[in-house]
Amino acid sequence: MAAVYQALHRRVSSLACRLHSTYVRKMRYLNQLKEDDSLCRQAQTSGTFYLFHNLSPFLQKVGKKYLVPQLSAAEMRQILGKLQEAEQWMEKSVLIGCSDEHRPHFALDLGALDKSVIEAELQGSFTNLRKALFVVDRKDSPLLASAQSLLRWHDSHQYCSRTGQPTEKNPAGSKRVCHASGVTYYPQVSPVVITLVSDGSRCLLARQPSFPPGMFTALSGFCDMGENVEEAVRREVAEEVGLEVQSLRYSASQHWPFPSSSLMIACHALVGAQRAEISLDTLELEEARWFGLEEIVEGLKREPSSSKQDDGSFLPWFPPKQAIAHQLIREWLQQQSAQTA
Ligand SMILES: NC(=O)C1=CN([C@@H]2O[C@H](COP(=O)(O)OP(=O)(O)OC[C@H]3O[C@@H](n4cnc5c(N)ncnc54)[C@H](O)[C@@H]3O)[C@@H](O)[C@H]2O)C=CC1
Ligand SMILES: [Mg+2]
Repeated sequence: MAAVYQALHRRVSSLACRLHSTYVRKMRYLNQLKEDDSLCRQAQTSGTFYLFHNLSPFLQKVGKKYLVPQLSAAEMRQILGKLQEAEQWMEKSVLIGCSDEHRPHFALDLGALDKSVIEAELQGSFTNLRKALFVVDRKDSPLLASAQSLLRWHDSHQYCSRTGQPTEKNPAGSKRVCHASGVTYYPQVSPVVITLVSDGSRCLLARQPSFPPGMFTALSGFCDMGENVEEAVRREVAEEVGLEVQSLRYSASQHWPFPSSSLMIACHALVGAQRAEISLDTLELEEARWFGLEEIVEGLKREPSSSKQDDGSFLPWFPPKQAIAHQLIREWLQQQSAQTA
């Protein structure tokens, strides 16, 4: 009876699935791969693999373009066979997405193997992620960023923090389990607020000593435990520049792989024009100042390489379009231009 019921259930589910959009079917399939270990193991044999070496993604330069190659399981077997790597490589891979046709994509870090041999064999190079994100096609950047974050999390959660025993990852890499304590660990994401403060006619940008010379960006900070987004924005602005936020508006969010895995929550905030005097937190910031419309327009046009002046000082420039800070600055500019038009 149970077998008949299960067969019926499968039939109804598959009929319902056919009625769903490509997107819904894809999301449901990915979720199934995370929950069903044998389905995921089977999917690995028909999947494609993105390679990393000590968290640097593998890229191929073709002409002026940087491509992110995907290898089939058969190609992986061939390469790793040459390097005398045992079959365990498949178990180390993590699920990072799938095509509309349900071909799953996995990421795998080959940090234990000789980098130069793989690079020569596959004719490409393992490239630092900060560089890779800015040279690959725009559609590939989020995939590389999330793949690196997931690989990094697995690498740093090999042991249970309660028992000290090794943890085991599920085939999809969506969790790790300590069999001694029964604790399940899930990949960790840190929420970070990023706020573009305005006083109505100017916006506030700041720099930390570790930034490249001349780069200014919006204020950012990790959310404290127990805080909501509004409280985190108000606290960070108060802490870093000594101002009180009057009102704030959510703009957008972005996954950011640095320093590990953050969810950047971007907001616009308004402070009173009469109470706009900056009091800098010099422990974190080197400089913070108000920028007018013209300065923002000029700064957005400026390349880091053209920011150095003859006297050795640097003119301000802003983060590139891949960073959500860039989007906040552009939105502010649009709003300001519309107001002054
Ligand atoms: N995508 C973008 O446009 C931008 C991204 N960011 C990112 O935002 C992040 C946070 O900004 P910050 O001003 O540095 O934060 P912050 O103002 O909270 O200061 C950083 C300090 O917070 C502490 N901290 C608390 N929780 C932490 C956690 N989970 N991980 C690491 N440190 C933690 C540490 O002491 C650290 O030194 C940066 O790491 C940066 O990568 C920053 C600006 C632009
Ligand atoms: Mg900060």
